[in-house]
Amino acid sequence: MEREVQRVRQAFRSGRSRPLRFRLQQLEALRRMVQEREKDILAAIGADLCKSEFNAYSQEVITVLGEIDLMLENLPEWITAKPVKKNLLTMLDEAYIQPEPLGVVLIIGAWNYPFVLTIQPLVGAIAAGNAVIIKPSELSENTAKILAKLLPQYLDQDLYVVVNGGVEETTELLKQRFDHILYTGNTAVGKIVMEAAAKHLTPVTLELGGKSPCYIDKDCDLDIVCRRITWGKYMNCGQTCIAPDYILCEASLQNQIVQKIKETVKEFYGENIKESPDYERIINLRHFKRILGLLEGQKIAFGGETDEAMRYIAPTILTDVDPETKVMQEEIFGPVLPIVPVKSVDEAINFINEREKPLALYIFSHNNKLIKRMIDETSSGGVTGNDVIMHFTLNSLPFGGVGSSGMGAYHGKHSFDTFSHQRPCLLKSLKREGANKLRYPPNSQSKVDWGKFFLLKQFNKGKLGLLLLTFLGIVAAVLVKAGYY
Ligand SMILES: NC(=O)C1=CN([C@@H]2O[C@H](COP(=O)(O)OP(=O)(O)OC[C@H]3O[C@@H](n4cnc5c(N)ncnc54)[C@H](O)[C@@H]3O)[C@@H](O)[C@H]2O)C=CC1
Ligand SMILES: CCCCCCCCCC(=O)O
Repeated sequence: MEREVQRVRQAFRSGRSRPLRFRLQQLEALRRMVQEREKDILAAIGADLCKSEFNAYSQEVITVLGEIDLMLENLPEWITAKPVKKNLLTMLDEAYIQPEPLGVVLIIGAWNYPFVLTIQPLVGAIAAGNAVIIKPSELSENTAKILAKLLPQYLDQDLYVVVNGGVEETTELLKQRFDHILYTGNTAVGKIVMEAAAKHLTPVTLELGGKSPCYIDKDCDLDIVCRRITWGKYMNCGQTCIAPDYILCEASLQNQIVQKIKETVKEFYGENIKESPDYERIINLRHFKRILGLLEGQKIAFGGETDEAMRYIAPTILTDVDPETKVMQEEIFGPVLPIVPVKSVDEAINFINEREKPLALYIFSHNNKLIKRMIDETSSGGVTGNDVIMHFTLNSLPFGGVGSSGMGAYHGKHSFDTFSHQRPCLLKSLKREGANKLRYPPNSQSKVDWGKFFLLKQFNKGKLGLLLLTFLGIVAAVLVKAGYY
């Protein structure tokens, strides 16, 4: 592993990942890979999660293609140095921020959307000029294999390297020194990643999970609310990190919600859900059994059917759920939707605030003020009002968690920033040494007064002050230029 990382670092040191032209070429090659090998990619995702081609394309491939297009369009502008405001001491100098690549980035992907969660960060890392080691999840083994096969056929083979394997390989990888690690997965492993990164002072972006609450206000149009929730909860068989994990609403709404979700499930997946090409399966037996364990002792208001041989769990709703039970203690990551009754919006806000900060928060209400109030009085990685999941799809919004749901963010320009160092540059002239007397010893009251004037803008009060400051600035600049001071 050490040699592998060394090889990638050598390639980074060659400098070839840095020029704009090279980055654009690699991104175009990646786009070509997705387009030319679309069938293979969709088949791999399908084999891992029993997902239809349509779903694999719309849930994963579209996002990747959109991200590449966004980079290709904006990269020339993003990589240029951005001049910054100057003060009186630096007014004749050049001051700007120059984004620079971090170096060798490690991307550790998760299995639930095995293509997009691995390739979308890769797009950002390439755009920012880095070399990358990609570690797909071993649980989605078909996608892991196809990535290891295809990426070297399209991308620079020394700069962008896929390492496949399980916990042992990831543990070995994490011993190596990286310049940034982006990890997607569960919170427990997130802590392992951060601990390993700390040994090298490597910065991390942790895309973790959590229990994302979904509050439904009374007087909502429940037909629409339940349609949107059904889509986001049962998509990918509930194995979505930003799926609504549970519902908070007044007890009186429960039966209607169950009824309407039941109708929508029938509309979406037909009478025989098992036969629906749009309904996926649980990734493996361990997760299947874990989810079944969450149902113990619960009141199943809808669903609950399972088939171990197929790792099938039907869309399920639990009502009157006690917050102290297991299903409310851990992220569900499956097609089980508990409803926890609350008496008021205040109680819902308290409920959310008493728990770990979630990755997403969903609020359904006609009342925009209530939505804004909930946003103000809670915290979560992201929010969608009157819908679910959709904030993920808007790449102008940073995607990431807060608190135990993660740290840092990516998507679009935010990915570029995550994988770049914003390097502050101040370019001075070797002339005008007179002005520097101000900061050289011996110090004096008059130097301090001039320092206050130059740096604290003490005269910058109101229009008159501004005028005076401008005037004095011009005088100072002339004096400096003439070498009088
Ligand atoms: N915030 C986000 O964007 C997302 C978060 N998630 C979260 O991920 C979780 C599900 O994924 P997991 O089952 O964790 O995926 P996983 O089991 O595929 O693990 C993720 C990665 O961690 C590595 N890994 C696993 N155990 C390790 C260990 N002991 N030491 C070092 N590396 C290890 C794996 O090789 C894999 O590449 C959920 O909590 C979900 O909410 C999932 C998708 C997106
Ligand atoms: C148009 C819908 C696209 C939905 C894609 C959702 C991917 C979420 C990945 C995750 O965070 O687990």
